Amino acid sequence: MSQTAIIGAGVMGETLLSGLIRAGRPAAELLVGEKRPERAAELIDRYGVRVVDNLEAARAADTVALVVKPQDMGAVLAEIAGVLRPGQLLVSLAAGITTAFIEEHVPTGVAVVRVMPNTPALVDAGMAAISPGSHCDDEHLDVAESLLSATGKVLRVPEHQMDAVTAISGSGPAYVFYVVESMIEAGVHLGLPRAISTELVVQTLVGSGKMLAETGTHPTVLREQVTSPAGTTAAALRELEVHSVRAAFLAAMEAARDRSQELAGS
Ligand SMILES: NC(=O)C1=CN([C@@H]2O[C@H](COP(=O)(O)OP(=O)(O)OC[C@H]3O[C@@H](n4cnc5c(N)ncnc54)[C@H](O)[C@@H]3O)[C@@H](O)[C@H]2O)C=CC1
Ligand SMILES: O=C(O)[C@@H]1CCC=N1
Repeated sequence: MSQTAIIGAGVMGETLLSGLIRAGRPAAELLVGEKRPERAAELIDRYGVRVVDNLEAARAADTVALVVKPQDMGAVLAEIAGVLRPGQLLVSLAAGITTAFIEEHVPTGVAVVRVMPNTPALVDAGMAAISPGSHCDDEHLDVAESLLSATGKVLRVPEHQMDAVTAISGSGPAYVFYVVESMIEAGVHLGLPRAISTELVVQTLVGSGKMLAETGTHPTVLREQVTSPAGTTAAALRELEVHSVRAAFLAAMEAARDRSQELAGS
């Protein structure tokens, strides 16, 4: 029986865990390391998984997913390094943390894959990017890919692109939810009941996302199809340009990329 351990079962750890269970992975093949007892109890209750200490999880599993905050990664690696063995696979989902950092803290020959997932994995619509470390063969990369493909799409990218990926798809759902919140509030300002405004915005987002994914048409073309000459959309888009929304997105994502780079040193 091939065991997978998840160390750190907060938002993203639970997303990975629940995805594997939905995909048919027996709970008996999964181990969780989680330091908050009340959170551990919740996961045992919800998924019937075994929650054990990090050392036992790291010792027993062939694949260990590290899903703690970047700032906690050094401590977790120091704790488990002594029981890790060459050939074992560590899959890190932490923003900013490089494969080189992890490799420095574990025995030589332990394979490391860096992953940047996102929360839509909770509804099997995730977008994850993966990059191999230096002791990682194709088989390790396939194992990491199969962990993530249980809950959505997976792309393989060179590690130097990971901070940009983090800024775009890792943090991306938050920007989309922010836009949704802003549009709902605008609808309320325009006099719509909140429930109506919410339904209008959410379905508009779902429909637009579906058009992008299913037609493969460039977003510029899709936007132009909505924009009648001297019409309502043109009036709205002019305001977005006046308020530099495009420049704001660029600055925001540069800030996220820079923060990911800073976290590498945590
Ligand atoms: N939340 C998100 O949308 C995304 C998060 N990530 C990455 O996933 C990682 C986790 O993020 P979240 O789940 O949002 O954080 P979180 O704070 O919800 O979860 C972290 C969990 O790790 C546990 N933990 C901390 N130290 C531990 C230790 N020594 N042993 C065992 N458990 C320990 C905490 O109790 C907590 O439950 C981060 O590195 C983050 O960069 C990556 C992509 C998206
Ligand atoms: O905000 C963060 O640092 C994490 C990484 C990507 C999404 N959430």
